[in-house]
Amino acid sequence: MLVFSTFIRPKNLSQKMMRVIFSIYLGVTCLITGIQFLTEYLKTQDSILSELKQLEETVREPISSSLWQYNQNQLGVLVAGLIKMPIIEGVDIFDKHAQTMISKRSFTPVSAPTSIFDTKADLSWTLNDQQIFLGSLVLYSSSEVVLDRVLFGFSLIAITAIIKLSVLFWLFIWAFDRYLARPLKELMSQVNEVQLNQDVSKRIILSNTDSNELSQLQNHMNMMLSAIEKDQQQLLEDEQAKRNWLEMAVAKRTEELQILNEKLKILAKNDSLTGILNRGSFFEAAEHLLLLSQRRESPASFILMDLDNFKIVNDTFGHFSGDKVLIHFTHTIHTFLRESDLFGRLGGEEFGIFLSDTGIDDAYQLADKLRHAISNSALEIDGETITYTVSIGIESSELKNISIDELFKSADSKLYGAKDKGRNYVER
Ligand SMILES: Nc1nc2c(ncn2[C@@H]2O[C@H](COP(=O)(O)OP(=O)(O)OP(=O)(O)O)[C@@H](O)[C@H]2O)c(=O)[nH]1
Repeated sequence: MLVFSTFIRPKNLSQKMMRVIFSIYLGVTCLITGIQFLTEYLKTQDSILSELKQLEETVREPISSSLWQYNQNQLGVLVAGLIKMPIIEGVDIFDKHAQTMISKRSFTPVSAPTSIFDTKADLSWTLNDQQIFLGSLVLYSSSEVVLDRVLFGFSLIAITAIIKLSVLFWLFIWAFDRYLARPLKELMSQVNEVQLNQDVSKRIILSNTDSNELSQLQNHMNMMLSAIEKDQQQLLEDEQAKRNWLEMAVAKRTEELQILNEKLKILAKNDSLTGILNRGSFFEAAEHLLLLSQRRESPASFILMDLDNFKIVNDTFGHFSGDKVLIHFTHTIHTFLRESDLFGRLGGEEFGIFLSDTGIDDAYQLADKLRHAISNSALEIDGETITYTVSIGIESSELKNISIDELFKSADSKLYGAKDKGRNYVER
């Protein structure tokens, strides 16, 4: 049933091909069988005609004799015998004037056969070597008689054709399934698998390894998959190369930005001329250190320094030389400071030092050392020797809960005191 429904409604190409080929074969078989049947029919009709002729030959003599002798009984018996013969469907006897003398049929008008054929023979009597024409005898036979004869032969032809057709039908199905439908199904399912998994590294492998169009198709598809895989690989490599380049570019730019950032931070925190902390960052850090010292209950000291008569230095040697003096001053001071000491430029020629864990005495000692070092130093600029001095004011937090601003203000007033005392002086 499944085979027949497949035949009527084919689902795939192989089933369609099977239907076309089978239909052609069925048509050709029917045509050949039809021709065979027609030939057989005509042959049988000829043979019946010749049998009728032989019969005519046989019965002509007794019928002629009966006619000559006007022996109606014998004539009737002869006609009755003839009509009973299987190949005879009718007998007509005409007199010499073509008038019907006897007309017998083995069928009724209702059951008349489709086609009737006949043989005709003259009836005569020989008297004194003279032929005397008595009438004619017509014997009829029909298509039904022929069909009765050919039926057996035709049945054989039909049965043979049906057997051949059935065997070939199943052979077609088997062959198409084995050589086309199954490999195509296998091919389709493997292509589907590749498509579903998006895996072009897979290859199509058919279980039937015969070299044919399907194996060529398999090879072509595998070549196509290899090309796609190569392209994909190339794309991935290109993508990876681009990503690497991008990452490197981003990393380089990030590094540049970090360096720039660091520079900006330094610029924001440090004085551009001397490189030491500027006023803002100095006070920020100093405030923090002061709080830490107070938490530890440890003293901290603020040393405020202002170069003496710096205006004169500028006016005498020029602003550029004044800058050199400021740089020289910071370098000289630096040599006396510890890593933990804060040093910053608070204004034009005003500088501050914040000393953690340092009481007023130690701060004073250091400040005086600084004053002394500056007053004893000299710098050469364009063949000119420049000497300068610094006045210093000191204030210490000791154990008082003092703020950085108060500490600075106090140191500042001490500085004014030092200036008042003639400069190049440390006031505590
Ligand atoms: N070369 C140079 N000079 C500066 C800079 N900042 C401030 N000055 C100068 O420092 C001088 C400070 O002068 P004043 O405030 O009168 O103080 P002074 O001359 O040092 O006198 P006293 O402080 O009273 O001893 C001014 O002439 C400013 O122009 C700087 O960065 N470079």
